Amino acid sequence: MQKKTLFEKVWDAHVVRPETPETPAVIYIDLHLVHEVTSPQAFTVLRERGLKLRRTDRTLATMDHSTPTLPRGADGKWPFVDAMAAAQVAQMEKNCADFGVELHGLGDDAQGVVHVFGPEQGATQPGMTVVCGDSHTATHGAFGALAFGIGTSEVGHVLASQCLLQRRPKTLAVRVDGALGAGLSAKDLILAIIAKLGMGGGTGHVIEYLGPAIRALSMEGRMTLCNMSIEAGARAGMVAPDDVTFQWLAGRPRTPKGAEWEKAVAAWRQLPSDPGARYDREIVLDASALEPMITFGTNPGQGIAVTGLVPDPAAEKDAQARSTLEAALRYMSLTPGKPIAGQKVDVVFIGSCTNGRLEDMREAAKVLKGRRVQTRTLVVPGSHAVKRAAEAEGIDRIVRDSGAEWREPGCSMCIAMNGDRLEPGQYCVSTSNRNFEGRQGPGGRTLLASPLTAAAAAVAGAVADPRRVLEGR
Ligand SMILES: CC(C)[C@H](C(=O)O)[C@@H](O)C(=O)O
Ligand code: SF4
Repeated sequence: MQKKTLFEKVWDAHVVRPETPETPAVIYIDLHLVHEVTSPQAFTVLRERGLKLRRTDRTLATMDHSTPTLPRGADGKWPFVDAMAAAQVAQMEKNCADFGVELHGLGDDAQGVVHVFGPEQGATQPGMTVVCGDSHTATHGAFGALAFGIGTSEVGHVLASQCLLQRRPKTLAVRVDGALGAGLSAKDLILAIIAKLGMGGGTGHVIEYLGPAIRALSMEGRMTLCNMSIEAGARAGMVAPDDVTFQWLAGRPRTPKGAEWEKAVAAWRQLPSDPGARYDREIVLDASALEPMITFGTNPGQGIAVTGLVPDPAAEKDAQARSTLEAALRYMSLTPGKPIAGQKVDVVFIGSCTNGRLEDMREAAKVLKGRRVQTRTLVVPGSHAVKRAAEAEGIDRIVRDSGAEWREPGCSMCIAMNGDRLEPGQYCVSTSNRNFEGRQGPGGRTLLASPLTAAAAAVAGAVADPRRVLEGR
């Protein structure tokens, strides 16, 4: 029998019509997640063409990008940043009501960043195809699902037909041996992987993460890892499901129950790649050799160890790479050859679909406990479920006692669409996934890092090695 990878098993099970040289494959979609930014035009097209939503039971919506992270006012009104944000949210409510989509919007106790929300509802399950009009849909691959970000016109296709046109991607195995050291997490690992692959290194591929360092990760860690696959240019990222996955999913609102659950788990156990299955490409890393990572530049591939030096363009032989690096350092106003540690920081943001889960809140609290922040610090849980669980552990108190802000769930300062944003020139250590120019507000400068490293920067007022901060050195 042909040996198959995890990707091939999921892909093959969902092909409605195979691709030809002229036409992409038609793929069946098991779960379509919807948010307020990329869906309005798609619903408009449905209305214009008199189309119905094909499968309301496979469509699930929330709101996250334009939602305020400050609580509802005493007058019952939400503190939207502007009329456009308010209109987007109102439109989403109308679209979901008109087309029969289950919406967990503002004020709903399940609302959250779509990639935090989907998994915690148990909507994302192993072996599924998952899409959303959002590039970080890759997150759901942590469950052994094949999860693609799609564009708005494709959102319309899926709403109307529950199918998607796709060319079959290639496969890239990223094997991580060894074990992560103390003070390191999945975020450090993925920043190191992207630094190695480069921003376009995964283009056209679906990455499967494997090896002992991946098996050792929690589901939260696996989601962080898969989330940023797109930042290496990959179509998707996947981790084969195992007992960690099944335990995390058991009992969630949308997972099967009783005998159905047993049946589902038995099927999911067949998903991991067959021994000896072939990938189009393969790279290997040693987790034991890694240090906490931070980005210094304006793309997520420009990462270095927090103990390292800002790279010198003069050392770069390739002219194109040299000018990219020069432009990044100019925007970031960083000096080549200087240690990144000690760089002054104005704002710290802990949250997003990369690092806005309970484990991330716990990591941040580890550093903030009993310390005072020296910068403006926003801690934004990824969903109401995360917020409630963190508050049950007293994390909100630790955050507030440190002088940091404990906010309502949403994308917040990851993308600065809701009013949470940097001032021009400010430096922000952020646990999000993108550091493009102006991403967190025009002129803002983003340094991507883990929750531990971000919290360490908050208490030090500068880029700092979290291991030293935790040890009090
Ligand atoms: C707004 C949305 C389309 C966008 C995405 O696709 O990822 C956003 O979530 C982001 O992180 O940049
Ligand atoms: S948290 Fe950031 S990366 Fe994630 S969906 Fe929102 S804007 Fe995109």
